[in-house]
Amino acid sequence: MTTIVSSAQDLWTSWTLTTQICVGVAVVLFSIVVMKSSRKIKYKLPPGLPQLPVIGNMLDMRGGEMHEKWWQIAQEKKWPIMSFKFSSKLMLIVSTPEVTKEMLITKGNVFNSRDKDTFLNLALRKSPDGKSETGALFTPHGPAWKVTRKIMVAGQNEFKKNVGDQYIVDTILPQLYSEIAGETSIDARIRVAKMTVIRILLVFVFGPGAEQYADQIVPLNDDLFHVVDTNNAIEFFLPLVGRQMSWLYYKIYQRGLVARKYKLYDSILSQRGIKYNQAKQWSLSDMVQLAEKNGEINHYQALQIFEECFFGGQDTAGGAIEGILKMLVENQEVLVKIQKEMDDVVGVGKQFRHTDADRLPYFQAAIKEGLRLHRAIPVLTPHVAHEDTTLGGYDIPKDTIITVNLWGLARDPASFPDPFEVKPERFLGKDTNFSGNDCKYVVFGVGQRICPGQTLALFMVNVLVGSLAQRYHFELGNDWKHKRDAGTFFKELALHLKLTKRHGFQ
Ligand code: HEM
Repeated sequence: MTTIVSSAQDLWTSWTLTTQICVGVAVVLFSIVVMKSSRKIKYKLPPGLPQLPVIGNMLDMRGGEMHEKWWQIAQEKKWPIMSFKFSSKLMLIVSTPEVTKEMLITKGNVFNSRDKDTFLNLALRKSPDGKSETGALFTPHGPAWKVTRKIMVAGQNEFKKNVGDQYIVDTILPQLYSEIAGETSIDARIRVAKMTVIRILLVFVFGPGAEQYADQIVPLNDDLFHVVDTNNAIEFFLPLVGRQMSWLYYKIYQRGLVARKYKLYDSILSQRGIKYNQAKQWSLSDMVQLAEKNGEINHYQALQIFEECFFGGQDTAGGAIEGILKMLVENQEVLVKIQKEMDDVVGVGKQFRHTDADRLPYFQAAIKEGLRLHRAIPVLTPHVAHEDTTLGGYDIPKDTIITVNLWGLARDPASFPDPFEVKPERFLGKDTNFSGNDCKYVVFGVGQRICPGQTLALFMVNVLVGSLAQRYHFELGNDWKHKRDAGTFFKELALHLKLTKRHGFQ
């Protein structure tokens, strides 16, 4: 009996102990759930389409370019800002000028940072030894970002003043003309958008004569864009293996491509030598080396400034130039009007110079229309807020990734009536500038992160489009077909053109 009672007591004691443990665990779990859900309801996030487990909104992207789908959804639902989930990754997309202005100007001090975690951001902002921040493009807000931007921006005005126009007209353009002289149909992407743009960037970065390295830079850049494209896809579509793959790519990128590019930049520098204060031989590398000597930046930062000029400048400016040439060949009346204006103002057979653009209002309007329709970057490089904030009446948690649909803003009928039609006249007599303070016409971004390459980019677009339009009559090349192609920047098949020299040009 005693045994039975004591076993019963044991049983009771052990049962209560088990119950106590279970109840304890349940209370802890319940508190976690309550804490989590209270954390969730704390934020009133922007609206979005229903999300499926694991894949989020990925099915909503079927059947079109991502920025086109986003624009369609924003228009249908009338959402100035919306949530979108790539698998587990939340992204907010802004689609009106008003909210863009709030984000980039009114709250520009808050939304001025970048996501730290993506492959691209890791690979492009860290020194190969992983110890310091290097560039501007993907670098979060901080001293490294500030100093890099400052040097890049200052460099461009110096370039235009000291080397730009003269050397491009005397050396770079004749090189292009002689290369295409014997060709019946030219590949505008290779000849103009890549090779000529990189030659100009090389002259900007390392000075006159450096254009000879274009053959080496272009394939390295192409490899880099390929790595970036693949990795973006992996990160968005396979989030579970994304981080490991990113790490792998990071190693390949850092050990392979970056090492080769940095080695090339060092070798160009050593061949060129340092020529301070020699206006004719001016190059960005002089400013960069001076900053390094003064201790403002380290050597990795110096190399990364060069890298970002080629990475940030090649396919953006090249894509815009190729797009505008395509607009001209498909809208011959615009091309003819540009040519007439140039003949009248610059003179038949007299080389157009970028300073002439001030006297060519129709040409300027056509360039603006071209950049409206053919920007190479359809959405703003993603920003993050570095503290909890609000936007458009919604809560934005710290570090949430947020972008602006620039492609959509450029096709907003409220800002641009008949947005899909090519009408340079819409810009005539209007003071539409590229800083876009009303955030309706945004090509280079707005506010603190605005593209530091804007001056150089507009210089290249004006000089290359203006010189080709003045000199040649364009037709579509025989082997060019409208067809989609993969790629971060160039989504269409490379443009092929048949160029016939106009009367009066050698
Ligand atoms: C037509 C040509 C170009 C277009 C349309 C363009 C557009 C843009 C845009 C939209 C941004 C993002 C702004 C933001 O995040 O708020 C940007 C950033 C940037 N661009 Fe450009 N860009 C062009 C050419 C260039 C060139 C030629 C260079 C270098 C020489 C360059 C270097 C950069 C850099 C370093 C950033 C990052 C700035 C930062 O995060 O602070 N870009 N660009």
